[in-house]
Amino acid sequence: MKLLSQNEATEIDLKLFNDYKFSVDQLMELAGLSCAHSIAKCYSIDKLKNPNVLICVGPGNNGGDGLVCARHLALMGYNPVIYHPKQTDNMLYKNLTHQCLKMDIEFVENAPSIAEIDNTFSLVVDALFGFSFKPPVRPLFDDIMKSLIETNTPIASIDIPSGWHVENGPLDEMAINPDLLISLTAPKLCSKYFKGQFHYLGGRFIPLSLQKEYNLNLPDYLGTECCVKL
Ligand SMILES: NC(=O)C1=CN([C@@H]2O[C@H](COP(=O)(O)OP(=O)(O)OC[C@H]3O[C@@H](n4cnc5c(N)ncnc54)[C@H](O)[C@@H]3O)[C@@H](O)[C@H]2O)[C@@H](O)CC1
Ligand SMILES: [K+]
Repeated sequence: MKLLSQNEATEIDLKLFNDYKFSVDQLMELAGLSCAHSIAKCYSIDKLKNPNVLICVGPGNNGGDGLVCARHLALMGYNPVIYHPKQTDNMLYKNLTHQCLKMDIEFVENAPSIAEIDNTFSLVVDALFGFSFKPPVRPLFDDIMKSLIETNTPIASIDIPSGWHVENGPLDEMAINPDLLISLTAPKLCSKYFKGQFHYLGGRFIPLSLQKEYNLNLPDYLGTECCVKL
């Protein structure tokens, strides 16, 4: 399977929107849904110590995937709690946030400490940064990044382990080490450094012509599944 560079990921993204005329919220819904399904397959709710899942939401579309994922996890019986430090006036994010609030999903204001994460949550969803991330991490995210680096709670990263270089992977030993990576569309180059237990592919929305144009060579999704184990 092809591993995408940062430029290729951006190009495919732009083609989906400009040439194929998909809207952001259409693809985000499918991306976030496939993340929730991947999580449910790896961390079945009856095997967790509790259903509490911390969702760390960043300022871009990776964060949007996290908000959608939270909503679907709630529908599956998990108890998502959202930390979203940089909220904007963008209508898409306002609506995604509103949907979560109307579903009684809790938002926390401060970055949970390592102890808070380990005592309260069974899983952390890392939806901070995706394929547009350019290091180094800005100060607003220092506290949560530090907690994610040091926590013992398993982390499920959406698309890119946050803080990793999209192509070169973890930048030093102070990098997060997710247990599950859900690559969206196609895995990025950094996924070859992933050492966790589970690697899934989600975002089953790439038209065949675009798959061929970029030689994506994607694995077969089984039947109606929206994610596939790699
Ligand atoms: N075409 C696709 O493949 C799709 C991609 N989606 C998601 O969209 C993501 C890409 O979204 P975006 O391009 O909006 O970007 P990201 O979500 O990767 O991040 C960009 C945001 O992070 C900020 N940022 C960048 N570097 C930073 C740093 N060092 N410190 C702090 N903040 C930083 C930027 O200012 C921007 O607000 C993908 O990884 C994936 O999760 C899905 O929503 C739907 C479809
Ligand atoms: K991420």
